[in-house]
Amino acid sequence: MNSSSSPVVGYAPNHSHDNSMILPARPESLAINANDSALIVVDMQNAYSTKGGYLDLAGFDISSTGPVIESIAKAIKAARAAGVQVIFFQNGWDPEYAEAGGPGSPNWHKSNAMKTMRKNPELMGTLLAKGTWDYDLVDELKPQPGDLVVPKPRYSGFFNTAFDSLLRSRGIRNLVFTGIATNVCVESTLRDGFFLEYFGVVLADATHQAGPDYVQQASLYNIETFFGWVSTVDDFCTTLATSTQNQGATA
Ligand SMILES: NC(=O)N/C=C\C(=O)O
Repeated sequence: MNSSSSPVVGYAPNHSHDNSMILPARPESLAINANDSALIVVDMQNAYSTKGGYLDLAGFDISSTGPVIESIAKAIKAARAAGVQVIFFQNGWDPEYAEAGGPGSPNWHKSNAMKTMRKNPELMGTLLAKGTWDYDLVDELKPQPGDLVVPKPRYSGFFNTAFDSLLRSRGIRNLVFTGIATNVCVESTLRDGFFLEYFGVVLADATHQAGPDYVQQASLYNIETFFGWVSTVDDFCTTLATSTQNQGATA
């Protein structure tokens, strides 16, 4: 990402200058610190990226999620090495789907997982239900000690979860997003974060949309233009690695 002429913004770009790193991003680069940032891994469950999972069964194209998983693994490795908090979201409900809401909930009507199961009753209890393969995080992206896992019952990770408290108690102000789907849970969570004064940046090549390619572009446009910033996995990894080296050199 070319950021040479781009200005720098951030939670406090001048406040903690000594340790701050500059993450190249559009439309501006972001000043971040390892200890006020978190890498957010949104819903990297079999449901969203594996053949035979919910999105696949509901008719969404998940054939190009493999490279996204690899990119997320790279970002996670760089974050852990730099001491950036890694937070996994896991989307879904209890096996009886009480948490999905009944007919009185818009979620019950709009959730394509619920719709798919209503259409195919033999699938009932298998999609996005806690304890199932579909709900599990993919094998390639498993949490390690020190990472946080936040279950969530709706598209936004801020809704009915401990996410905001976990962030605020750790002084985290910058949210670096990866995961699936860019246009649904990633964007919903980034938008809610915006309203709560979090700086949200998406690593575009570590995300994938639910729907046609143009919704990925639309979502990234929305984020870059209205709600946050857009960067890449390479820029994130290089920024963290350079900062870690510099700190080693001055220690
Ligand atoms: N993780 C997501 O973005 N989910 C999108 C759709 C759904 O959960 O039905």
